[in-house]
Amino acid sequence: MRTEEETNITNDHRLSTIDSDIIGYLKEHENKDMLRFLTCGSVDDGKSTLIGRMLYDSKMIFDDQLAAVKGESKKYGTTGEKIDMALLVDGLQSEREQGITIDVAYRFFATERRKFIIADTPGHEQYTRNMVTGASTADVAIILIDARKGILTQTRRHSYIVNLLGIEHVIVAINKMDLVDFSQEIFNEIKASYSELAEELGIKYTYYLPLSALDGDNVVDKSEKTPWYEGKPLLELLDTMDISQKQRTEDFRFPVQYINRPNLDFRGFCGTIAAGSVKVGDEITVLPSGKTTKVKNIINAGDITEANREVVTEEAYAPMAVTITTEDEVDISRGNMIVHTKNLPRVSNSLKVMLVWMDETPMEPGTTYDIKRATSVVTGNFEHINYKVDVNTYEREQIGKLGLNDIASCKMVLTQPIAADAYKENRLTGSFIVIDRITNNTVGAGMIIGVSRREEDVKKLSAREYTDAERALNQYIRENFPEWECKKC
Ligand SMILES: Nc1nc2c(ncn2[C@@H]2O[C@H](COP(=O)(O)OP(=O)(O)OP(=O)(O)O)[C@@H](O)[C@H]2O)c(=O)[nH]1
Repeated sequence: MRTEEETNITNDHRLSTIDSDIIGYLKEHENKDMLRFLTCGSVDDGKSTLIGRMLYDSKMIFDDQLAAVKGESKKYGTTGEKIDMALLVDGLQSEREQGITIDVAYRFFATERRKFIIADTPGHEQYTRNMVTGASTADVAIILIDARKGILTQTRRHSYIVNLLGIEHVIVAINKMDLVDFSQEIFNEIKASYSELAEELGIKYTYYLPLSALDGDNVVDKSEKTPWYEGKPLLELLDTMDISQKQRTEDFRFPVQYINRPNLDFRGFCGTIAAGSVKVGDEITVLPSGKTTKVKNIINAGDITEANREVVTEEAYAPMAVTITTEDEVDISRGNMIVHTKNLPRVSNSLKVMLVWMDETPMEPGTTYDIKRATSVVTGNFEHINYKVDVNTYEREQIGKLGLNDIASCKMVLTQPIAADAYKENRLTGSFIVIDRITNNTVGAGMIIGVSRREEDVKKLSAREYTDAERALNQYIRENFPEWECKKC
């Protein structure tokens, strides 16, 4: 049973539009742009408190959640009489008992202008893989620093991962300013040391903020306690920062997800445009085969039925989901990449990659794995570990195998060539996951840095001669198991 006092508080936090007009509420949010951010910091820097504060102040807390947290603040909370904002965020029971964050918790909130998805990632070194997971889709990272402690080893580690994962905007949130009397001097010292770190790593844009997540200083409103701070409060900064990345329309990338063949007259290639744009009539090349044709039709997303197969568009761009038909009958299968003929990516089976190992069983060079990149799955192995990076000191080490949470530069060799965009050019087509072929678990994640072998070697690989027995087997599979989409050899 809730007390009257609790009900009064919670009613303030009801989203009145959700109650009265759910369709209106959804419409209102539909057209807002989306910003994904990640919070990282060392143990107890205040990540969960900060996120809880943002959710609370943007009224994204439902009344039952708030009532529960109010009760639990007394039981588990660390904030005395105040509501423990961290309990709004730390959803897992075991986490409450241990008092640490053990998984990536995704949260949603919105302002008038934007929708936000927050990835709350754990700070400990043994959870590097969780942080990598949270960072892989984020546009912005908030790195929390406890004002009393300054930059720690963990700050260096988090900054390295954030930068490795291609996050260009880093907000350095110097938290617990209330515990250092909102000292401008301390703020400036931390800012100066972080600037050196940012320069060392090559982080593109940094923003510095003095905060008290617990009391809400500079979270939503500018704090009177930091008159020397000239920047925006956190929420306003997130609301207004420009995260758009210039996309070159000619870098069209269309990983084919599904071949739609409802009858003999129709053959469409479905997928989500990963980058750039495409027009009807454009000359396209299918990779890795290198076959060329032209775009005949672009059909809008949705189920392709007899009735809507005519709903065509002249041009489509990332991240639209479309079906493309071609002028000629070329062999295109799931996992292929359609690109503009005038702007081809490198195609290779031998790639230089950065690999994050996520499994208890170490990665030993030469072991065969399934490599899933966009819509394609190709077998391959890591032939050689070039070096492991110590994420705390940024030093390089020579090692024979990769353990859990290790990050290393490796040479990856695949059994088939793929169109290889560098991760820094395209996060979607430049990244991959590594799957154990027996357990089917995701055991690693990686980023393509570049092609490590010359193109001639690739041609040799694709022009491999097959024996009669191999050809017969290939034909048998194509005739009897069409659902396997086996290619003709
Ligand atoms: N004085 C003060 N205390 C704070 C502030 N922010 C957080 N705290 C307190 O610091 C402690 C840790 O906060 P959390 O939000 O749980 O920290 P976290 O970074 O999520 O920690 P983990 O979940 O262990 O990774 C709690 O007792 C908070 O109440 C702040 O701005 N000022």
